[in-house]
Amino acid sequence: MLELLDSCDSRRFRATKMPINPSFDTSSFMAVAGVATASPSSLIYTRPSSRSGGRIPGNARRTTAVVMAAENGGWRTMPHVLTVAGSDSGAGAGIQADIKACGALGAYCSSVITAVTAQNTVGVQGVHSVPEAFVAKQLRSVLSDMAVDVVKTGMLPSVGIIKVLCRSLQEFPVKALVVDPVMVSTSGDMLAGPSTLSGYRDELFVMADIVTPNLKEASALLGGMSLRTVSDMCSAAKSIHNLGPRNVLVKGGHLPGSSEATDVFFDGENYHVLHGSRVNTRNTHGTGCTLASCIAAELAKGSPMLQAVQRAKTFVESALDYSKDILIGNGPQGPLDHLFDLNTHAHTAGARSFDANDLFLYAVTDSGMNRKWGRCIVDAVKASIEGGATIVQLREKEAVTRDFIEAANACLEICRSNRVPLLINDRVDVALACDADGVHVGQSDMPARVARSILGPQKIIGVSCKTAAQAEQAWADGADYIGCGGVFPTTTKANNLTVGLDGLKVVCLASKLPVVAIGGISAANAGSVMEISVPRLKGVAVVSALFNRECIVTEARRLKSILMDSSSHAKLSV
Ligand SMILES: Nc1ncnc2c1ncn2[C@@H]1O[C@H](COP(=O)(O)OP(=O)(O)OP(=O)(O)O)[C@@H](O)[C@H]1O
Ligand SMILES: Cc1ncc(CO)c(N)n1
Ligand SMILES: [Mg+2]
Repeated sequence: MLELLDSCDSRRFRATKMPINPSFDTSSFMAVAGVATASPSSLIYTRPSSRSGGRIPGNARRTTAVVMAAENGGWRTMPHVLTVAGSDSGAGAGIQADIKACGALGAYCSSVITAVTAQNTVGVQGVHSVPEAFVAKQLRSVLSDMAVDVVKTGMLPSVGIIKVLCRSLQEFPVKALVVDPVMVSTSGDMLAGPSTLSGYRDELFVMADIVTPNLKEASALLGGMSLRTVSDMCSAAKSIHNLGPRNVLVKGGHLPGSSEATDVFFDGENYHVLHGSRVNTRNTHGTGCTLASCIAAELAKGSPMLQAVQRAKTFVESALDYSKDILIGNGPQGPLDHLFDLNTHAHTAGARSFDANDLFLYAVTDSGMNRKWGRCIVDAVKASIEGGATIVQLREKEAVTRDFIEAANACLEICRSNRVPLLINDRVDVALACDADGVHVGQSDMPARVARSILGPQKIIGVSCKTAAQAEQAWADGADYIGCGGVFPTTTKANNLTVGLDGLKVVCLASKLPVVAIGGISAANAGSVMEISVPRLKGVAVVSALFNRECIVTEARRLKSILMDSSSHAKLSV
């Protein structure tokens, strides 16, 4: 196997590039590896070379695993990014950021370390380069054994290391190369010697599918050209494109006086100005590494380049937004939490079924009202769904436990057949007993964190909140949404403080979770609620406006059409 790979030496990297995301072909892999594919039981390995000391070399061992998996009825590859970068001891940037970012986007990330930095939120206190020969050794270990889809580079401290990488890529071609030409940390410390400029310009860029300089790096690559406007960024992207990479992304995170975070993408023909909202935070350390790693992960998953860049930018913006108030370290530049989604929403592993749009018309039952109109709870729930309710909560304050479970089981049947989630108010035990879709808890009920640990990651948890602090706590506790109110005075709930539309808006703007408005909402005022037009507000919850009316179906339809009118009006006027 080693001899076979050695014979690839003369192949030009570009010429051997494969289209993005071809499915990994076992038969051709096994044929290349010298394995008979017709019958797994008649395996013939390429004779181990003398250099492997008579042991089965890594690729042959991998082939054994492939064949064993094939015999067991199938195997699974993962999108694989190899990051070739420096270690950041503070873990906000460098190798650590790359591994977390790729993991967050569902890609496997192997790592070749080029340098070890002593670094924190204050700055870089020291840099220790890894010897070139040992970088080469790490590259060979990974690339000769694993099917790497995309290589992403970060800190390459010397021109010697750049040359080593180029040679490895010629020997072991990959589907795409993402080059983040890291030169200076945001704290102003040098991470690469000036001679690396020529290494990038003359050797690595021609192999790159995309290079992602920030403003300072773009300027240094172009001999100190001043970059102050988006139009300067476009010129810089074109000049860097002339150095050989297929695509260029000039990052504008540091564009002076900008209220946006604008990047410029150039594919050799068209410019795309990528607008993003600037998040007001100190925690921007490692945004560049994260962006490039996300691009690499998306490419490894099979996205086309522009889509990979856009998804990466969205990820960075969301991570910055979720991490804006995290306090790690005492310096001016903190790290972001790449795993924000995992920490609260575990959506990469075992996706939860919650869709925030389900909060649009949220029906909350009331046994007193059903009694008054002579209806059983099942009929009331059925009618609300027929009229268009998108989620149902059973709020049975007086029911004995056994009756509550029985009613919940019956309602669940209707909800499931209509794909409408059913939540239980307060009673985690009842939710568990009937396997409801989740619970809604108030501030004096079981804490959401405890409910989450009992119900597990898949169930929906909502929390009633009146303040920004309570909304923050609900998010930290792993809730899925918050209910905010009472928006208007209500008789359904005694001693309930009214927060008004202003209070609702404050909570919505502070909340990281989707919000449903509740309290005194009816056909007469639902429009005014949706028209406050804040992105987190996803719908209204109603009790009397549905269940204290003669015809639930008619009322639900009326509410739904009001909500649709007012939310499309609100969207248009944003
Ligand atoms: N405050 C912010 N809000 C939103 N997006 C931002 C912010 N700061 C940077 N970005 C975005 O993050 C990405 C990385 O850009 P930036 O210019 O910060 O890279 P960098 O200087 O290489 O980062 P690093 O500090 O990791 O070296 C870009 O898409 C940029 O627009
Ligand atoms: C190790 C390392 N790589 C990259 C950067 C750029 O943010 C950094 N600060 N540290
Ligand atoms: Mg950078």
